[in-house]
Amino acid sequence: MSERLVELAKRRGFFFPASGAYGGTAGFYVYGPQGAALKRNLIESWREQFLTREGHMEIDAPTVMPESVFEASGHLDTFDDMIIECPSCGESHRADHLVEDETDIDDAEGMSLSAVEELIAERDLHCPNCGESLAGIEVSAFNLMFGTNIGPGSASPGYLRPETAQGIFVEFPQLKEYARNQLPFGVGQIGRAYRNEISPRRSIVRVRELTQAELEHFIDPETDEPPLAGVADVELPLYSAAAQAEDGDVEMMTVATAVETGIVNDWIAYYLGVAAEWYERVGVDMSRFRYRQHQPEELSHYSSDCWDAEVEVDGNWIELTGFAYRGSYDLSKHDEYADEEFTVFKQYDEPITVERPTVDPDMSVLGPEFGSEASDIAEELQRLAETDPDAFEGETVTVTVDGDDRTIPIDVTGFAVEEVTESGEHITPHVIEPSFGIDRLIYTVLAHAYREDEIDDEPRTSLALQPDIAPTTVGVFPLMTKDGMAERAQEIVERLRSDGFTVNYDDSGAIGRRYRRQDEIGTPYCITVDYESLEDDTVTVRERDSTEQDRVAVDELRSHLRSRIVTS
Ligand SMILES: Nc1ncnc2c1ncn2[C@@H]1O[C@H](COP(=O)(O)OP(=O)(O)OP(=O)(O)O)[C@@H](O)[C@H]1O
Repeated sequence: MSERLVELAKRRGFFFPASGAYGGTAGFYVYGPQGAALKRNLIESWREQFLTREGHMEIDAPTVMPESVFEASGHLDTFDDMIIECPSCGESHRADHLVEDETDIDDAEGMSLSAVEELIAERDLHCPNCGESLAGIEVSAFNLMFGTNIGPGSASPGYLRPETAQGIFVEFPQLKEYARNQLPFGVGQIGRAYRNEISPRRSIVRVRELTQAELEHFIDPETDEPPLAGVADVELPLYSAAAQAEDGDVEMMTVATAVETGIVNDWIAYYLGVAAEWYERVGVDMSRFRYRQHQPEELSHYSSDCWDAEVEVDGNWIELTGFAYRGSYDLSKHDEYADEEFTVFKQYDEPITVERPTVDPDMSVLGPEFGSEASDIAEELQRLAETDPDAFEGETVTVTVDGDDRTIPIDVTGFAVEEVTESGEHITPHVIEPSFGIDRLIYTVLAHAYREDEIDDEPRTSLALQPDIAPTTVGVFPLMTKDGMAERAQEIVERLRSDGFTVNYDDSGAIGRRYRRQDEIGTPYCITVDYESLEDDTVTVRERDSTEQDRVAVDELRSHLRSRIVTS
């Protein structure tokens, strides 16, 4: 089906490879008029569901960021895929995908480079392009970020962001001000991200320039709880890590049960519930949908729970969204690398009195053996006294100055205990991240809506898209262009457009052909103006999937269509 879908997508203006006039560049696609409208509708629906209804903020940050950001985030060191290059034809392949495609191993991504290299040799896997054996060929790490220089020269390296999330984390010190320093709060961002994929494939499923919609929900893990009541009864198709390990099946479970049994983190479960309802509403076939938990070896070291929304298309499971509990990892890293504070001040209900070690700022107490370092050591000791008072409980205390550990006997530090009143503490929020890929969602919605059937003994192809997601909502046709029918149809077009409908006017070819054209772009309703319309001001309204026709007064078209199109 996917070839026919890709052919239809190109012919009808959903999507097609970019820069075709210059031979094309793999991994870059253009959304044509229908695709751009479909994408806009899906994004709008996401924004409404995950930001507006949840009361979260939205930002729009740059797509180019300096190297320091990606040093802190870890992308520079670890945002790698495994690459193997064919010595004969020179084609590069993603080594883990090669193993997954050619063996019964489902997840090679979590394996080490050497393990994948060994497997390729052991199973004598061949180049999918030219057939040459890849046994003994090195598998190495390839960083997926697109690099650039900011300004002339090479003094300021930068990167195209590989995900929208960093734009949110980096701006946390400012964003927390907008949230008045109160947890929990969420910030979303919808926009382009760039990944120099080794082998882009399956049209818009794996591209090098993609669109993501990401939400970072910042919480206090000790006190904040998700609003589970609203989604408690939502059924989740869960494919747990345990079920995967035992060759088990997907298990249907409500959000409430999933939380009770502890199979899913409660915050993740909340978003799995919200997303399951939303996916169904935008047209994902939920009988071909599951939530797959990451296996322990797949989890990033900082992530305690992670589930992917996956859909089946043409017998393959595709990852649509990642839902991750990221702990305090991202903010802690930026706190460590950047100059600002990535913490939130948490006010206690009542101020508390605590004993705090303090360090005499008079350097002389450190003694002459500490020489010119004395003031740096005293400063570090004071900082430690504020952040980790327990460090002063032994006979010595260790601080790091200029990269060297200095062990100082407590009795020379001028150490004293003071009683202080504290009204709160600085905490690093934890993060729950639902990360949606919009391109894969577009592909899925189209693939799950794709139908081939017969109407009046003629084959027809249609897209059973949800009415409020379809790029065009109404097609308007005059039966013939004569006797005032075209003019009447044009009047109806104008009226519907001013009512906010996306309308396509078509007066060329037989009516049956015009219906087929609209069916192929998923237009849910078509209106025909005929001779009767000129007499009694009624038109036929034909529904796409059933092809049933109603006779409706022109004055009632707006309410007739609205009641059928607005599903949420
Ligand atoms: N190259 C790509 N093309 C299209 N969409 C993508 C691509 N990479 C990621 N996405 C989308 O962004 C979402 C979040 O990104 P994430 O980093 O979790 O993906 P990922 O686990 O790296 O994906 P994969 O394992 O398929 O490469 C994915 O669920 C997917 O929908």
